[in-house]
Amino acid sequence: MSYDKELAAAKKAATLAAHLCQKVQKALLQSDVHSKSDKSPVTVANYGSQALVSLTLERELPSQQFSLVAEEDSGDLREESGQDTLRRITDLVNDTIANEGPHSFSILTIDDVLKAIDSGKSEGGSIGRHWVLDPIDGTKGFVRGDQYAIALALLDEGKVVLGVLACPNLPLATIGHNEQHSSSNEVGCLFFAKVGDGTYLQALDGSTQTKVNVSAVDNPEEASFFESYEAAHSSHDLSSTIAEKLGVKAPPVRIDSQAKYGALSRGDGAIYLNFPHKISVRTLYFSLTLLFYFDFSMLE
Ligand SMILES: Nc1ncnc2c1ncn2[C@@H]1O[C@H](COP(=O)(O)OS(=O)(=O)O)[C@@H](OP(=O)(O)O)[C@H]1O
Ligand SMILES: [Mg+2]
Repeated sequence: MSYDKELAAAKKAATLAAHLCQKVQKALLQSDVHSKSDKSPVTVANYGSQALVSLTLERELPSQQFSLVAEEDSGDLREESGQDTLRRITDLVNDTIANEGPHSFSILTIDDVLKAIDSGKSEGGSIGRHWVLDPIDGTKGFVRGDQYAIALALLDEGKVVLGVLACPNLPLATIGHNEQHSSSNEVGCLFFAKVGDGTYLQALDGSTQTKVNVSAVDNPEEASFFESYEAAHSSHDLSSTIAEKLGVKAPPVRIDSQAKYGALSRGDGAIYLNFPHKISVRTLYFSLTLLFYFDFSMLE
């Protein structure tokens, strides 16, 4: 099974969702202090991102049975109090599609958008194919104007067969302490991986793809290490103690969201330290996800 069509559809879907999120984040950062404390932009971007991914996948893969496991459902938007937000989301989805050139959809109604969001209600499972989406990972980074990601994967018979990670604010040039300053300050990365095929990076604006590899550094003294930006998500004290014991000399590179995994998959850093304050099923699951990312970058 090649999954080429599925990968192309996933890249298109994540790119459109990233463009929608960029618009919302730009408006949020230009707004005044009062509006910055308002949580609705991230809500709008989450729903809008999910709607666009769902619509794009269904449209690009019409002959396939569609199952999407995603974070949001339209319950709150169907309430009286959700009507304004729903209109904002519908406008944003339509604007984003209209800007993407000649192959655009016809104008979507509020009902089309609600239906697209609710397509994400699948339960998934180990039989058949299921798309899995986090429409915005790293909401804290998104609100702060920093890193966030749109994370989309396809499972086939219970196995992850492809993954796409859009990181709208991640520099195209490498980040990390050992890097020289780059002349390019362009941001917006699209990482993608298909089982058996390694991991690739391309600019969100669609430039040529390059194959990426994890860092070859094996001496901790020369390694750069990554950790969460938020100390509440991972203990900075513990990672600093461990980094010191390992002999790591560079200070930590702190960034939000799974954008870290993109940066690590292209070798920007050699180590990722993550020490949640409480171990839960969720954190255990994250560690398994991490194994998946690195397996992909190491597969030929
Ligand atoms: N599926 C999966 N795999 C691996 N890692 C994942 C996954 N989903 C969420 N995360 C990471 O969990 C951290 C907390 O995410 P949250 O969504 O709860 O928080 S927040 O919205 O960013 O505030 C946040 O990481 P940090 O930013 O490093 O704290 C997310 O990137
Ligand atoms: Mg999310």
